[in-house]
Amino acid sequence: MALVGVSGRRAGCYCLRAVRSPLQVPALQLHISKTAMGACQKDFESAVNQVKLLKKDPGNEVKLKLYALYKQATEGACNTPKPGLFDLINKAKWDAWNALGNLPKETARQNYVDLVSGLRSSSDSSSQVKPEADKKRAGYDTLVITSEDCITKIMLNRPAKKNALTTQMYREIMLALEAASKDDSTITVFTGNGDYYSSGNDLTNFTDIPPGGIEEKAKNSAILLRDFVDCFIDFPKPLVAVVNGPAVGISVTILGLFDLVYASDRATFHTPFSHLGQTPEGCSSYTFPKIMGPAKAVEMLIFGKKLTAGEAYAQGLVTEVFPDSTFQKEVWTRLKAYSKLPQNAMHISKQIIRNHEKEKLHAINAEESRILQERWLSDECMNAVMDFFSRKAKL
Ligand SMILES: CCCCCC/C=C/C(=O)SCCNC(=O)CCNC(=O)[C@H](O)C(C)(C)COP(=O)(O)OP(=O)(O)OC[C@H]1O[C@@H](n2cnc3c(N)ncnc32)[C@H](O)[C@@H]1OP(=O)(O)O
Repeated sequence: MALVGVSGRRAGCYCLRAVRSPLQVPALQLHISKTAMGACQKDFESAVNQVKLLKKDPGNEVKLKLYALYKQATEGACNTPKPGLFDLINKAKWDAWNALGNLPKETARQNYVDLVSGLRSSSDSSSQVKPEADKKRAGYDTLVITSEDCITKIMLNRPAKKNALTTQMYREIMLALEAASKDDSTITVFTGNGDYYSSGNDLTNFTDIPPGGIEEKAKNSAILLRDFVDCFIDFPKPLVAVVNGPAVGISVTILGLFDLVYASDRATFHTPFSHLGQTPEGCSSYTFPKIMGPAKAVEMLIFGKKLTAGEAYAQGLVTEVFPDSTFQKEVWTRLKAYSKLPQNAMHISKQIIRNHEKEKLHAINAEESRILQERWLSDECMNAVMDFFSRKAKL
C-alpha cells in the first residue's frame, strides 16, 4: 500500500493524508483528536500520542489499520458513503474501516493500543541508523553524516522507502554538500542505508500541491532540481559514490557528475524516464552519451534498460565493482588510503578537470530542468505516477 500516509513524518508526527491523484491533491490531513471515551480511554489517548512519536514509518498497511481502528474507536461502525472507484486513497481507508463491521468501540480501542505497543517495540529495535550510534551530525532528519579519516560520508537514511528522495532530502543534501565543501575532509562520499542505494525521486513529491496549484508545484520542483544538480556540478572536492545496492532515476543520472563510482555487485542502475513520462536530468543527457557513447546512453535514458553493476562498469559509468560480501571493507580501505593524499593537489586537479565543462553543465542542467517542468504537467507523467501508486494499492 502506498496511497495513504504518503507524507510520512511531519513536525515529528505521522500524517494520514488522502491523495486523489498525483499533482491534484487536496491536502486533507486526518488529525487525530482526543474524543475517545470508554474504559481504556487513557491508554488509548496515550497510544494516539505515541503514534506521533514513532521513529520509523510503520508503512501504509499499518497506517490503514491504525486509521480504521481509530475511526471505529471514536465513531463506531463505518457511517460514510463509499468513495468512488478512482478515489483510491479514500476508498482504501473506507474499506479498512468498513471491514471492521460492528466491532465494539472498546475492542477497537484495545486493538489500537495493542497495535501501537507492537509498533513501539519494533521501532525501538529498528534497523534505521541511530543518531548516537553513528555520531550523526545534528540538523539532518533524512541523512546520516559522519566525518572520519578525512572523509565526510553522506548516507541517505530512509531505508524503509528505499532511500527515495523527498524534497526535504534534496534540501538536506544541498546543505550537506555545502558543509562538506568547507570542512576539513579531503573526500566526500555518498551512500545509502539499507538494501538500496536510492530509488530516486520520491514519487509522493508529486502529490503535495501548494495553493498555487500544479503549475506552481512544477515550477518550484524545477528550481529545486536545478539548484540540487548545480551543487554537484560546483562541488570542489573529489566526490565518490559507494553504491551499496540498486539505484534508480536521479540517483543514477547524477553519478555522471561524481569522480569515482564504486558499486557492489548487487547494485543495478535504472533510469525508467520514458515509463514515467519524464526526461533525463542530472546532466545525464550530456554526461551519459559522453561516458558510454550515444547508443548505450539511449538504451538507458530513453528505453529504460536496467544495467547490472558489471554492465555499468563495462560502459564506464562505474569505476569498479566489488563482491557484496567484501564491498564495504574493500571500498573503505581504498578510500582511507586516497584520503591521505595531499588535499590541495587533489582539489586543484578536480577544478582543472571540471572547469573545462562547468558552464556547459550549468546550461544543460537549466535546460533539462525547464523541460521536466513541462513534462511533470503532462498526462503521460501524471498517469505514470498514478499507476505506481495504484499498483502499490493493489498489493
Ligand atoms: C524536486 C524534484 C526533482 C525530481 C527529479 C526527477 C527525478 C526523477 C526520478 O528519480 S525518476 C525515478 C523515480 N523512482 C521510481 O520510479 C521508483 C519507484 N519505486 C519502485 O519502482 C519500487 O518501489 C522499487 C523497485 C524501487 C522497490 O520495489 P520493492 O523492492 O518491491 O519495494 P517497495 O516498492 O515495496 O518499496 C518499499 C516502500 O518504499 C516506497 N518507495 C520506494 N521507492 C519509492 C519512490 N521512488 N517514491 C515513493 N515511494 C517509494 C514504496 O512505495 C514502499 O512504500 P510502502 O512500504 O508501501 O509504504
